[in-house]
Amino acid sequence: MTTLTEIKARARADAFAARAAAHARGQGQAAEILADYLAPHRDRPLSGYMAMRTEIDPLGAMTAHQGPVGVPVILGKGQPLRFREWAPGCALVEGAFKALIPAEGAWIEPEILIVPLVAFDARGYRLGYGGGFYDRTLEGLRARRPTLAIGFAFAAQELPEVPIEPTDQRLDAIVTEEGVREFA
Ligand SMILES: Nc1nc2c(c(=O)[nH]1)N(C=O)[C@@H](CNc1ccc(C(=O)N[C@@H](CCC(=O)O)C(=O)O)cc1)CN2
Ligand SMILES: Nc1ncnc2c1ncn2[C@@H]1O[C@H](COP(=O)(O)OP(=O)(O)OP(=O)(O)O)[C@@H](O)[C@H]1O
Repeated sequence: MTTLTEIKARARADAFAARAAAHARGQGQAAEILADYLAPHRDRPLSGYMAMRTEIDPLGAMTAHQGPVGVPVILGKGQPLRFREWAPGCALVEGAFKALIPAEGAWIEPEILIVPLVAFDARGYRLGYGGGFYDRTLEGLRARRPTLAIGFAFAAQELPEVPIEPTDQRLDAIVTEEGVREFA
């Protein structure tokens, strides 16, 4: 039997290879395109991320943001992410799973999230590293108030159909080096 977990693992491995190849070619104007897309939301609390492995790097858009910016912190397996306030050049330490997090700072509650991913599709579904962290987090945030999830990725990370399950939260838009697509 092939389980959904196995199907997701296979799709993840294929997408990792495509992402690594795209990363080696460079991200072009992707961070500037992202900053332009976020500009109308300049006063809202934003979540970015510290790029790891071969992820596309949103630092330019995080630096350009006028309002509060946070980055994700893992508190534990099965728990939603929290977001610690970040500023350009702030001291960083290694958090869970080797992601860098600010050494200190207040918790913020983002209304807009730049969401890292391994693969995405034309419906706005995404595949991450498999922790379910963003799905749990978006479910919680969206239950409280309107929350925008903006996927950020290389165009080469698109799959015809990402395998999905009921807990998967959809993206509102995807930004790549080729431009922006909004999902209905
Ligand atoms: N830049 C960035 N920061 C982020 C995320 C992200 O996707 N990107 N996260 C988004 O959630 C969280 C980190 N999540 C992660 C979850 C798993 C693994 C990881 O290495 N997983 C192993 C398998 C581990 C296991 O089986 O227990 C792997 O993929 O090999 C890394 C990060 C928070 N910070
Ligand atoms: N809101 C939720 N409540 C309970 N379980 C959840 C929730 N969201 C996801 N999960 C579970 O977490 C596991 C991993 O989910 P999934 O494969 O979608 O992670 P991912 O989207 O690749 O990772 P991430 O969101 O961390 O980048 C799955 O078993 C999924 O059922």
